Amino acid sequence: MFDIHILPIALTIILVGWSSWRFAAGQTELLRERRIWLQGCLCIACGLVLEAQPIVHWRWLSVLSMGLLLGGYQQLALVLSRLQQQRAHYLPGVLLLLLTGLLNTPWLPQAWADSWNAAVLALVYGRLSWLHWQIERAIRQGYPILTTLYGLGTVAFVARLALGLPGGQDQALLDLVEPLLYLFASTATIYGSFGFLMVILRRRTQHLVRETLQDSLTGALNRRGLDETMLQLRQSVPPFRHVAIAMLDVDHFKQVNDRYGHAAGDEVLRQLVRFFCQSLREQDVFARYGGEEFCLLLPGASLADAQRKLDSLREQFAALAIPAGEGVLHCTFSAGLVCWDNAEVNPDKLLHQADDLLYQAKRAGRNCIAVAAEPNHQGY
Ligand SMILES: Nc1nc2c(ncn2[C@@H]2O[C@H](COP(=O)(O)OP(=O)(O)OP(=O)(O)O)[C@@H](O)[C@H]2O)c(=O)[nH]1
Repeated sequence: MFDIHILPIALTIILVGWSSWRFAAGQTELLRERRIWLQGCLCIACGLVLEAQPIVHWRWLSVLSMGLLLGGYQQLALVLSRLQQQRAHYLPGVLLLLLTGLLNTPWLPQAWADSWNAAVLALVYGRLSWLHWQIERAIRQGYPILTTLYGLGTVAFVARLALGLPGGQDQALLDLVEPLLYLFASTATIYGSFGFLMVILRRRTQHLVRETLQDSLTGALNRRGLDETMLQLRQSVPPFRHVAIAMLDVDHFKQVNDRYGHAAGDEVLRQLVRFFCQSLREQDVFARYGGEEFCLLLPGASLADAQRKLDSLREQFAALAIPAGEGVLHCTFSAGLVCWDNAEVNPDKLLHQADDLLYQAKRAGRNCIAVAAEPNHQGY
């Protein structure tokens, strides 16, 4: 009897492969991957249908269906490893395909073919589970669903292999494992065919987020990104006891533009951002507030800590040689520093206060930091 349930599974896999192929059309760097993914999905779908067909009970057809299934899964694994910039090794895959073809031929016992097929599918599922674990970890997905599904599939194939081995043939257990194997394998295969689509959507979202929240010249957060970060900081659990906030401005920046040209001015801004990003902790935030003005957030830092840190950065930046045309130039910055240590205070008020202090620093001769008289208790 032909297992009719295989048809919607095969059709879904083909449709998902085709949708992924269409979705990736705009991403020129993924053109090869999208073709391989579609081929993989088509191979798996055809392999599944051939495996379930009742018309010809011909062992050579099993060779073909196992070859298609294995080839398809290997193509998906190839795309997943390429997406992680891993080197692809073709030889083990080709060897596995040849051995599978050989062991499924009518000249060898069916039991050998069954055991080998279970072993090789356990291996392929294990590899897919591992690759998905790396991807799901890299994109910080909440729960690693695909890793789990392919992992369960691996366990089911290993159980099938153990039960098929001489001495392990227990029909009652086999009857229990077979439906589980069908469940995990088909769910993992259907859901796994979405893997590439998810990566494409993720990339698009990241691109859009970058466009919306990042400054295109320096790569720092822009004003909107800063606002969102401020909001997240206010809502962080547990709340930070202090957050130091500094407004920074490059000194005599107009002169830099006038003397060395606008391109050199741009380079100064890029170097300033690179310098801060390299010197700060992971939780610190450096954002371009507008023009040559920047905002620094140091979560957890008291006013005294932040002043020490910022003073040291100010000295180091003043010593930094920035390329300008044939030579180099040196720049300095001034800053106004406040501390938010009360969750009720309005952030705009603090930024204004830091801005006022920045202009005090400018009036005081530049290349210095003006610090709020005492920790801010007006609430943030
Ligand atoms: N190259 C470059 N220049 C910019 C950019 N944004 C703003 N500027 C320039 O930054 C300069 C800011 O000049 P001012 O506001 O007079 O400040 P300043 O010369 O730095 O003087 P002080 O801040 O008082 O030390 C202006 O000439 C702007 O054109 C940018 O993205 N790239």
